[in-house]
Amino acid sequence: MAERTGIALKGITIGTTAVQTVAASESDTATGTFNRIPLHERDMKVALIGVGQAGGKVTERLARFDADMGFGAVQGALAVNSAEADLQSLEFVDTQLIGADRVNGHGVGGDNELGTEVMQSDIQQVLGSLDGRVTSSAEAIFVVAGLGGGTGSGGAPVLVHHLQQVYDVPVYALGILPGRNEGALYQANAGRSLKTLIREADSTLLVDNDAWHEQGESVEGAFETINERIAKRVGLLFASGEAVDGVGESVVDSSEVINTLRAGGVAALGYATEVASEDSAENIRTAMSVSRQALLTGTSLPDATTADSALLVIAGDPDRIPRKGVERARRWLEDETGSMQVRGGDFPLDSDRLGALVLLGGAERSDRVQQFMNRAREAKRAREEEQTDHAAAFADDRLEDLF
Ligand SMILES: Nc1nc2c(ncn2[C@@H]2O[C@H](COP(=O)(O)OP(=O)(O)OP(=O)(O)O)[C@@H](O)[C@H]2O)c(=O)[nH]1
Repeated sequence: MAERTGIALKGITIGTTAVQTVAASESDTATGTFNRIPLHERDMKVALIGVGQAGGKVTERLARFDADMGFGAVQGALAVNSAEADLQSLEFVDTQLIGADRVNGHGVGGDNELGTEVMQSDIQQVLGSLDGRVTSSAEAIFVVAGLGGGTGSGGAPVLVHHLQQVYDVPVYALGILPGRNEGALYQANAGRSLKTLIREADSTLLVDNDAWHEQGESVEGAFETINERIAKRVGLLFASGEAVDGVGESVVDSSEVINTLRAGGVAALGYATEVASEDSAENIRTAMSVSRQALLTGTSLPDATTADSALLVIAGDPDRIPRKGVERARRWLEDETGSMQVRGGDFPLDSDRLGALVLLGGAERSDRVQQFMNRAREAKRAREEEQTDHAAAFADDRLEDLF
């Protein structure tokens, strides 16, 4: 049974040490000398910007995870919000208040048009706060937001739009979709925000709030669990090139993540781990089973399997990773996604488990995204029916862009 709660990769708590050990023993055999090979060469250096409450909390979690693990992939992290109290509760990231002249630090109360306006008015301050954070070493920028509220939902697409004008590196969104019980305003906001984000961002990685929590948890408890899971999974993806030359040609690097996301549209991320045998030959089925579970049950966007591109990262002790099993899992992923562009690579870690991270690019044709868009359209229609002229509301079943 795969372990999907927590990372449970034993060596993960000693991330850099584990990689150093592997590097030392490899070069020992190769050259007879002890060569310490520089770390953090192939991981993905990123700048993170959280917008709104959920955006700020998830950004903080991600930055903390990356620091605790010693990965060093996160080059800088900023939280932007129109609600001052939300910013004050963050300890690990820099903060920038927006819209103070309009909402006096009290948030936009779920009004995503107002969220768009306040980001637009204060965009120069936000871009100014990024100076020095998006350093020459950042290979990508991630704008993180809950798409159901006001500030994140309305502000994130504007910010992505402006970042695209200023920076050459890809600008991705990490968007959190409201769970199906979250109410019509959240659904309608998220539909509009998503539509605009997909157009503006190089790729939009979606996490459905219904995907990564336990049954029966309170909403607050569920957010904690979901945020922790996002941090670990996305944090591992950033770091997954963190390996060293000499470990093997099969080691994944950041260009593979970027190439997978080049498909644009919607992206999804899945993850699962299982205990593995010390003998790689016995782990062929394990490699298949963690890969299957990462895509089918451990994913950020349930039921999303059709994709333009995919990346399969197998994490674990290099001695336990079965080449044959990895190849088989990669072919399975090709069949399952219908994509001819399935990349693969290892993420060497000192662990008694094997883990699979599956990144999908161009997954917007998946049923889940279509279902969500239908839900958002219905929510929009229901709200309009309540508020305005019925006939006019029925005539329009499309979601408008935010700007
Ligand atoms: N996963 C997760 N989702 C959250 C969290 N907090 C809020 N959300 C979701 O995000 C959406 C609301 O967005 P918020 O970030 O709270 O709102 P905001 O962008 O700050 O906007 P305003 O409060 O309207 O100014 C809803 O769909 C919530 O379910 C969180 O900590 N984790």
